[in-house]
Amino acid sequence: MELQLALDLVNIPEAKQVVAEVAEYIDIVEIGTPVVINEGLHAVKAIKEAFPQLRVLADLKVMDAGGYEVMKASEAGADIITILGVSDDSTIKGAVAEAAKQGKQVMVDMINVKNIEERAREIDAMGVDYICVHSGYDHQAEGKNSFEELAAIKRVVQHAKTAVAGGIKLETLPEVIQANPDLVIVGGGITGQSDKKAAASRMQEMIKA
Ligand SMILES: O=C(CO)[C@H](O)[C@H](O)COP(=O)(O)O
Repeated sequence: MELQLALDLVNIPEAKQVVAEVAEYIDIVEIGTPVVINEGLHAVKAIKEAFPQLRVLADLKVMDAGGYEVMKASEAGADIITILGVSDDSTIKGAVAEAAKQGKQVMVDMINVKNIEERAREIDAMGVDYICVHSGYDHQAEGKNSFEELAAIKRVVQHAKTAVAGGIKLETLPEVIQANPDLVIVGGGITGQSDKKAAASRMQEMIKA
């Protein structure tokens, strides 16, 4: 099981500062959608250059033109790029083909997918690298999480790695670990703590135990 740090509410200098604090405890650093919107793919490039030992995920949440978007993010240094599960099959297949060409990986974000088991089965067959269940900020505000969805995709996914994101904190981490995803994605559960290093270290300890 691996740990991904999601950076959403920072600019590039702040992102570098947070990653420097917790780099030894994380496997992947995510440049979150708000950061890409505010800073562009320069943020991906800056973090990859500063921390070449970490895999960098560009959370583009691509909905169209999968091949083109994967190509641009790859050029910026992203190792993994996110595509939405609700997008057309051709978008996901285009992303997978371009990622293979570039030696990169595709994560499909299942945010707002209704028929989660059926869609996860279809997407798994398209050769994606990760399938991620995700309660976004708006769902989190309604008190939702994706823990049941994680169990649902675990039942049907045979090839891709499974991931879970959305409001995971130290207190809820044991429940997540019990469901045994390949990747746990944490944003505010680390970045919102006054001692980020201690939070990341404790989470890594629990995940690797
Ligand atoms: O993609 C995102 C929001 O759309 C976030 O990166 C993801 O939800 C993880 O952050 P947090 O742990 O703070 O929910």
